[in-house]
Amino acid sequence: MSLSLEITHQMPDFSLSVSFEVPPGITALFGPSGSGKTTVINAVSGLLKPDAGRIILAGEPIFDTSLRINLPPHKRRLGYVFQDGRLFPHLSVEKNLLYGQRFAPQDEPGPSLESVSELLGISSLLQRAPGSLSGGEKQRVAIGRALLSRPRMLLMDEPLAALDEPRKEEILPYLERLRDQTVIPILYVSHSVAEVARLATSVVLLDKGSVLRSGPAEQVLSDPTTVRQLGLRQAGSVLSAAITAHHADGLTELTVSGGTLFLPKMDRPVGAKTRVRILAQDIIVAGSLPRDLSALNILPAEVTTVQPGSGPGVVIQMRSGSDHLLARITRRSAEKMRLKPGAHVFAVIKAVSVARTDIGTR
Ligand SMILES: Nc1ncnc2c1ncn2[C@@H]1O[C@H](COP(=O)(O)OP(=O)(O)OP(=O)(O)O)[C@@H](O)[C@H]1O
Repeated sequence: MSLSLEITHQMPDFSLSVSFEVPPGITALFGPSGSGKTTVINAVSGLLKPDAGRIILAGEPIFDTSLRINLPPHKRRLGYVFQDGRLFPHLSVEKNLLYGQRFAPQDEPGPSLESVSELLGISSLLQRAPGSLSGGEKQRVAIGRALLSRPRMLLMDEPLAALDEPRKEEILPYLERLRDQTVIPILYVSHSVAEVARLATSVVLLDKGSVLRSGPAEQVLSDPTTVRQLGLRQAGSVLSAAITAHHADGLTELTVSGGTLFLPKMDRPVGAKTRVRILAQDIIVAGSLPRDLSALNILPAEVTTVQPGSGPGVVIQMRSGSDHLLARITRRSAEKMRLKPGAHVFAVIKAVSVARTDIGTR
């Protein structure tokens, strides 16, 4: 199942013209305030009728100006999760979940209340009142309610924005399970690059009503042309890794396409697939293999792009195996080292610079 969308819409001071795909998994819709994220979500949900275009969900047009199709919101079979769970306060958790099920088409297969509760870790909360739940628990129930309506797609509009950091961290593994265990596409609006790097399978980067870049998360996030939109301090790349060993000194060894990484101990079994986010500011570029260095992680790489910024810095994109890494260094160093595309270098990464929250499943 997937969604494809190609729409244009003119408002008094804003014009939207976007075209992108939402495959199964989590597609993050990312962009600065006013870039058009809500307008896109409203067009998909049917709250806004675009001037022209088409939106195809699981092969069926839910909106098409040339075919004069514009399904009303309740016929689109979408599930929503908003910032503020919007649970019914007078109903128990179980009744909130059953409310979602009431709207499910009976003739189609879908998950059971038990399987959804298990997936989201809310089985022990079923008899509780929403008022007694933490913000993270409320959001998990809201996701469960949306899933039980057997939607063809989930729309999540900044579902973590109202939560504090510990609650966000608590809910991220459940969103990863949701991503990995359901087949429906999820369109996920977020302002947080860290969240996008941890969760997204695909990223659509919006700017002033247009798609600046879209594609697999690893590619979009490690593209130096997206650095300005993502923010210099947040720029970085996401690598797929597999855990190969846990060592007695508290380090976990991982294999990435370009070599081996040692990171602080991870709570996952040997063989598990993970994704690791490495910030551009945490990578040092060396012209030759460094010796007598405290950093444990040294990956051979080839410079692919040198992108100057407006200040004293440049962003270097390097290929390491089949992955791309970004490094932020000074223009002075780049010139001194004569870094240009094709140069063979070594990317040096400090193990402790990779935060626990920057390590996810898959
Ligand atoms: N009903 C409307 N009439 C006129 N302009 C509108 C209307 N709705 C939205 N806009 C304008 O369209 C632009 C995009 O708004 P939108 O809410 O889609 O952005 P956004 O990316 O979701 O922003 P945020 O992150 O702040 O929620 C803004 O300039 C907004 O003022």
